[in-house]
Amino acid sequence: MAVPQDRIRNFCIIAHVDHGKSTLADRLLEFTGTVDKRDMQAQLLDQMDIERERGITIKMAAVRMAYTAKDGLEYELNLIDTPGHVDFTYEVSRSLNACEGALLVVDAAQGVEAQTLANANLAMNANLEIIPVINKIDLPAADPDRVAEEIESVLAIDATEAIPCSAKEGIGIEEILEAVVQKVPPPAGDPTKPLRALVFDSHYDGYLGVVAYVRIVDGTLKAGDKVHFIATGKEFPVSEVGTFAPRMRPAELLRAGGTGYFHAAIKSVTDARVGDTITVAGREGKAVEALPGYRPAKPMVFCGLYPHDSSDFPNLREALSKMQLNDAALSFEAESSAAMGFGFRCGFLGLLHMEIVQERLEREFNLALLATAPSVIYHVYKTDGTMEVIDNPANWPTTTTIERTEEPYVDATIIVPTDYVGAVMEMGRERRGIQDRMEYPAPGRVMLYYKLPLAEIIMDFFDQLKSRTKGYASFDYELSDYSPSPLVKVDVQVNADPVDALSFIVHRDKAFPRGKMLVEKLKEILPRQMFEIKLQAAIGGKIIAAERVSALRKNVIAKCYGGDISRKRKLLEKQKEGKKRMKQFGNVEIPQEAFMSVLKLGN
Ligand SMILES: Nc1nc2c(ncn2[C@@H]2O[C@H](COP(=O)(O)OP(=O)(O)OP(=O)(O)O)[C@@H](O)[C@H]2O)c(=O)[nH]1
Repeated sequence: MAVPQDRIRNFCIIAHVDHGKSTLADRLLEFTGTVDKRDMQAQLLDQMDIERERGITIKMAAVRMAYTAKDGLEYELNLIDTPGHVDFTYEVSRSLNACEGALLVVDAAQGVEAQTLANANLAMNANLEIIPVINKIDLPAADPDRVAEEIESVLAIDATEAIPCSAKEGIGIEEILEAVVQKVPPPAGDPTKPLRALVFDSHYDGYLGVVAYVRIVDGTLKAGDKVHFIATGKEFPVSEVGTFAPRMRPAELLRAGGTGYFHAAIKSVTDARVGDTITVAGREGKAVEALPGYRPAKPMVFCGLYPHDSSDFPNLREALSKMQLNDAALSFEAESSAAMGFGFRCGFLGLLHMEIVQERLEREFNLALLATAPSVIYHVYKTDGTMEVIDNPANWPTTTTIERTEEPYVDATIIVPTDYVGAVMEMGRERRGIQDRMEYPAPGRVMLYYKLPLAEIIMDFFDQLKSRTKGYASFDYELSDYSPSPLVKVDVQVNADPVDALSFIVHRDKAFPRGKMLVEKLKEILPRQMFEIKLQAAIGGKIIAAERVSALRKNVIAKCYGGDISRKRKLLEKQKEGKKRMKQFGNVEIPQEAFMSVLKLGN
């Protein structure tokens, strides 16, 4: 089905969550006959179960469609799916770089939301031809004219030719395909040059190893070629190349301008990094320059994961290793905690990534896990002139050696109806945000720009924002930089023993309220024991908050009706001794809720 290069179109769909990206992709596949309507499993592009359940797109996929346009010619349309969540911004930008155009899908009832803006900006930075699509026009609340105005005023994108569409009812699908053919430029690139291709995604297959998704910029790629990964320096002989149609279909050759996959018995996705450039091994390839913008995925949020049952430790290691085969952004290393035994310190791209990994470990690998409160990466400048990078409260240096501390900040955008501006601003203050500016992009709507500490966002920010704005706020952020911040580590002690897994790092002004709330919460949650439990929060040696869980008093004298008083006293003495011993060796069981309460405390 090889068509000339000028009849190839590489494009993607970008949208805010739930605006209908997957539904539209399904319709395009159906319309072009790429999949049979009967065979169509709902939303084929979202291949993972959890993705489907949560209705979010995490992994990208690429599908080739053959489309005969109204000009009578056959075109090759490559649809590249992009993940929709802020944790995966880097992956979004990689997949955009594999395209020349983007369908910008906006819900006709909801209008432009925070991720519409973020994704449109990424697409503009990648110099893509943007085709606005106003979806869900079948909804009674649809207001396509207002949404078109918003696209123009908020995104500065010409929306006079925005395509009205209902992905659900199949309206506007052909118009969209025609617009892709007419407006998206064909790929540039020279098939006669040495191979240069962008790895824009990959997945791990138990039999084939890593399947790398590539956009060929120059040259060609076929089975038997030896490829060289420029960033990692690794080389592999290619076993097979092909396209997704929508499942993997082997092909003889991938050519400049096209997209597809190859596999080459690569054992881990860390060897075939998203964003890396491949070329041919040997002298010819050495002269090829890497495509710009590569960086390895860097975990931003960390937490300790511990098996509930300590004998599951090796199983957890195996499960994490297996997941890492498919997820280059996941990091882990063994650690031990006095309170929780052996486990792993794990690093994630963001909160959603963390939740997904935990959920999959529990569901797919049948592991019961305890997770410690998430932490970001702090910079600690010490009095001896050195700087330490800390992602675990356990490694926080002693107070006297610290000169100053810094924490990561993000640039956040919040779009909200005017009625809720007060609620958002209040939250911004509580979360130590610095308001940058405020814009009124359309009647009744406000855009607020904030600088916020990342640590405040991983603490339940989005849920809070949603509940305080009755679900109307949309939110997006990107990492900006590190700023000075007076941070302290708060230790939590149960009967004077520090419970390392409950320690947290926090802004000095919030140490007291959070310490207090935490011990209060612990008091509520901890089951009473035969002995008294003392709960304390402390900075360094200084106690900042304390609570007591009183002992369950076993009524030892109940049986001694009227007996002599000395016997009663003896029994009471014995009970006291018992209590002491319990205290000394006492092992208080702390339920998972207690750990989660640290996270959920809010502010
Ligand atoms: N009424 C109506 N509903 C639609 C239309 N298109 C999509 N939907 C619904 O909107 C919801 C979200 O659609 P999806 O296609 O899953 O949205 P998405 O943008 O892919 O969401 P993510 O995968 O989370 O990014 C689903 O319940 C769809 O059935 C449409 O044209 N009209």
